[in-house]
Amino acid sequence: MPEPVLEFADAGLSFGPRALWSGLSLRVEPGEFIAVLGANGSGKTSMVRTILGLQRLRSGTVRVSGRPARRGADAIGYVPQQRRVEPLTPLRARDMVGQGLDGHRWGLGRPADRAARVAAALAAVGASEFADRPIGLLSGGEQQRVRIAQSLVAGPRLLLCDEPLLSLDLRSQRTITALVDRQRREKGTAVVFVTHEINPVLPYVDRVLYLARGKFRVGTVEEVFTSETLSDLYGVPIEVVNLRGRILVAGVPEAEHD
Ligand SMILES: Nc1ncnc2c1ncn2[C@@H]1O[C@H](COP(=O)(O)OP(=O)(O)OP(=O)(O)O)[C@@H](O)[C@H]1O
Repeated sequence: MPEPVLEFADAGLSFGPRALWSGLSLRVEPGEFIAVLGANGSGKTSMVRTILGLQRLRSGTVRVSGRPARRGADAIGYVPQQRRVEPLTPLRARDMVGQGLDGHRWGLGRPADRAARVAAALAAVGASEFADRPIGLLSGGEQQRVRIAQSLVAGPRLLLCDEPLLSLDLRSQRTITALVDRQRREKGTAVVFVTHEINPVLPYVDRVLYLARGKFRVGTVEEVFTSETLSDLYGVPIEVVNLRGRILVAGVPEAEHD
């Protein structure tokens, strides 16, 4: 078996007396696409922060490419959860992608190499056309393509995306998910993709990690998205219906404290 790109072993996270989740063991292989779902407050972003070395686990371990998670790891590309960039932000799309090389061994390379890598990353996400426009003047979907280019420019083994589809229209959602899928197929990058909605990623997902009420389930979409499994996780009756290839879920509490 190849070395896992990401590995949680009996991991737990709490804030004060409140346990977000515990007993999490998960191996993510090269090229695997994992979707992370759960209600607001279930600990999805906090999990991403443990992988980035920004948040300590309460118990167990998390390793990236065989090493304990730490800040600034070269192996990780990260698309943070964020809103649109302010219209007056003077940064060009190209500069924003270049920031993805700062702090990496490529960041100190020859300027010509650096420019070539940035141009290649912009081309890979179809953003060359607006590379020299100020980032704040781009549409939400265009900005998100640029963020993906920034996260991929240093050639990570693991791509962490925290709600990258928020406030994007259906067409842009499809573009972004297809780009991420291509990256893992062509480059073997493992993908951990936090999302509120399973449907936009359904064609690509290998496994789902579903967090709720301090518990979790890991499995294929077919294993996790059943009325029985989700009702058990949430402790209330939940109805899951598969309607012409779309998954509809009724009865999920909006947030952990509901
Ligand atoms: N540093 C911290 N100290 C104390 N509590 C925290 C800290 N970070 C997060 N929390 C709490 O942990 C819980 C989980 O937060 P987190 O942002 O991980 O949830 P989430 O699943 O990503 O939610 P959302 O879907 O709303 O983004 C929340 O109740 C949050 O207030």
